[in-house]
Amino acid sequence: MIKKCLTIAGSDSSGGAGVQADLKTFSALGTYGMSCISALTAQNTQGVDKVENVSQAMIRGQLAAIYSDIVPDAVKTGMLSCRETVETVAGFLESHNQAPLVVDPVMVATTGARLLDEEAIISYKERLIPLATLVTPNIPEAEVLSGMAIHTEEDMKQAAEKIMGLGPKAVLIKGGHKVHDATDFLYDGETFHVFRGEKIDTENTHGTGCTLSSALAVYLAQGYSVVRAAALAKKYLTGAIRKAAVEKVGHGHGPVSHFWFYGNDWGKMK
Ligand SMILES: Nc1ncnc2c1ncn2[C@@H]1O[C@H](COP(=O)(O)OP(=O)(O)O)[C@@H](O)[C@H]1O
Ligand SMILES: Cc1ncc(COP(=O)(O)OP(=O)(O)O)c(N)n1
Repeated sequence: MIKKCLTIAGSDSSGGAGVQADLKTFSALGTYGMSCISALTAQNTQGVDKVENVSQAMIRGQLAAIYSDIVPDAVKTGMLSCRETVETVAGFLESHNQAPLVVDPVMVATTGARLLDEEAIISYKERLIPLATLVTPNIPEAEVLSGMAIHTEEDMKQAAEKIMGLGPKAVLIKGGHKVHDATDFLYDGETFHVFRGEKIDTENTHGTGCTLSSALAVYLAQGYSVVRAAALAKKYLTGAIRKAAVEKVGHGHGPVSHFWFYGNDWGKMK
């Protein structure tokens, strides 16, 4: 039976990040995608112009409508925008969700715009991250969550240990903000798993974090372990960045391209 994945995230009007990137990833990887939209953004590849939060009643309404009919096999959260929304989503998932949960603690867009209020961080730490199967901060987000500066791979590991203290089952610190490579570190409380990645020379990286966390949700829905899901999701994302490097959309940070995967031999990805 087809696997069903849910994204709880913000809308990106230009289609490169947020709910739009998540649904493209779910489809490209052969799952049925559903969405609960937490905020609207007016943005493009050059920046974010406006953000409008969706009401808490509407967020609860979307989640209730989904769960009363279609039970997700995996869930991911992306931009949640404000403290109330983090609390609403955590409260709903606590009582309704039994599927693997990927928490991408989106705080700031590549273009520099804030996508999360400062006061929401405490709710992430106390309410949402403890529910996560996997939390996927980039380096600046890992610095906020761990309370330490990250300069080296050793720092990434130490920060992962501190974030594990918040209660998730595993932490993946993404290395896309490093200058020389794009190596990610996964810590499951026992072992550090290193996913080495070459840094592809392109400015077209809009939606990398969203795409990675959605691909992780897909592979967890399909029953892979967190470690295997991380390896497969990175492979999918790397293909999407490579394709974006030669297929620019927009005038700024172009979106990653999901088309690279269509027509690929599914079996070869595993
Ligand atoms: N230029 C790049 N080349 C290859 N991989 C990249 C590049 N930029 C980001 N990545 C990868 O994309 C994923 C998202 O990383 P990152 O950019 O750190 O997160 P975010 O999009 O949340 O800021 C990670 O797996 C990272 O290693
Ligand atoms: C609506 C919305 N959600 C998330 C982001 C950030 O996307 P992400 O993939 O984490 O990173 P960049 O695209 O900023 O590299 C967004 N811009 N909009």
